[in-house]
Amino acid sequence: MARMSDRSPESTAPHRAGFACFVGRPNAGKSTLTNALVGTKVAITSNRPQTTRHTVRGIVHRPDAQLVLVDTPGLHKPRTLLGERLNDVVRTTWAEVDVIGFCLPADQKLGPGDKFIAKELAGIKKTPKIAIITKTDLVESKAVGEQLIAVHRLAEELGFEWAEIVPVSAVGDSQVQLLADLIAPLLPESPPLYPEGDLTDEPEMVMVAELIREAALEGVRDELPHSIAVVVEEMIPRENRPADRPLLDIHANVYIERPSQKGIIIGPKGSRLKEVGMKSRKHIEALLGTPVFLDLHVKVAKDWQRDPKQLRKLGF
Ligand SMILES: Nc1nc2c(ncn2[C@@H]2O[C@H](COP(=O)(O)OP(=O)(O)OP(=O)(O)O)[C@@H](O)[C@H]2O)c(=O)[nH]1
Repeated sequence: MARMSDRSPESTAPHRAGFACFVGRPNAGKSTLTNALVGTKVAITSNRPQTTRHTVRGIVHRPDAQLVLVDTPGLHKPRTLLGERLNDVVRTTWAEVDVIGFCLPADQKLGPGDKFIAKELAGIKKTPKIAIITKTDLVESKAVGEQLIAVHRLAEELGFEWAEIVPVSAVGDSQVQLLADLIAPLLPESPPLYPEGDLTDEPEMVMVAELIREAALEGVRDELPHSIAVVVEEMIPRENRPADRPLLDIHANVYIERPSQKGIIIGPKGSRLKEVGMKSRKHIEALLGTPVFLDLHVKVAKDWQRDPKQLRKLGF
């Protein structure tokens, strides 16, 4: 009733702002959904699991709300120190956000991985949880319906309720906007947390490193699944350039775990590394909006995934 006397819901509704994160098993479509919501490429996607190593935030600016998306790596059975650290990052993130979106691909039956995550979610009582059925473009609507029921039951069995269940397709741009509409009212009343125009608060160097890593993994994922780390050592504007022709020098190291992997990355006569450089340079230039000179070096950091000192150095 109160609403009836309002001049318009838009003008009187309080502004809301807060954090949301998408969780789900590897390859569930979290990064792609983040990109679709934010409208620009900020998180790194791949068709291989566990590419999202760093917490990347995309920011959705709306007149009524500001939604800060925290993209976390998938929770998985830890086999290495890196795996354990990643799981800790995920849990800490979950406890801090205002809304959790649980991504479940429409084209796959619920499995032990989903149940494992759902059980963890059940333990986080206060935070509203939205179930997001992703990749709906891959299946018929009947299968989406069946997945909706299965997902509803999953929460029921674990003694909690979803704040919403929403089917989306990030690739087909279906219901992505609706998802933002459903998340917005769940955020606390607050002025915007970030200035308009900000898409991410991830340091540029980290994003540049991710773009290089993505290019370096292209085509060799089977041989080097999780063995590549990239560190940007420096980014400095080239001196004595005319004002209308700036150039940014970027020096980065590509770390691998064993000397035997060097050849795979570098390729015959350095051809592959050259290609990695060219590809990632294009993306970096698009991201930073300036011409770039990219200097890549391949280094061996022995067993970096298992060594706490190396992990710290590589930013984990
Ligand atoms: N057809 C279709 N494919 C999708 C959709 N969303 C994501 N994908 C594909 O699914 C794969 C995994 O998507 P990501 O967004 O990288 O998944 P993720 O959950 O972030 O994966 P991790 O980083 O491994 O945790 C990629 O090949 C995407 O192109 C969608 O809506 N429709």
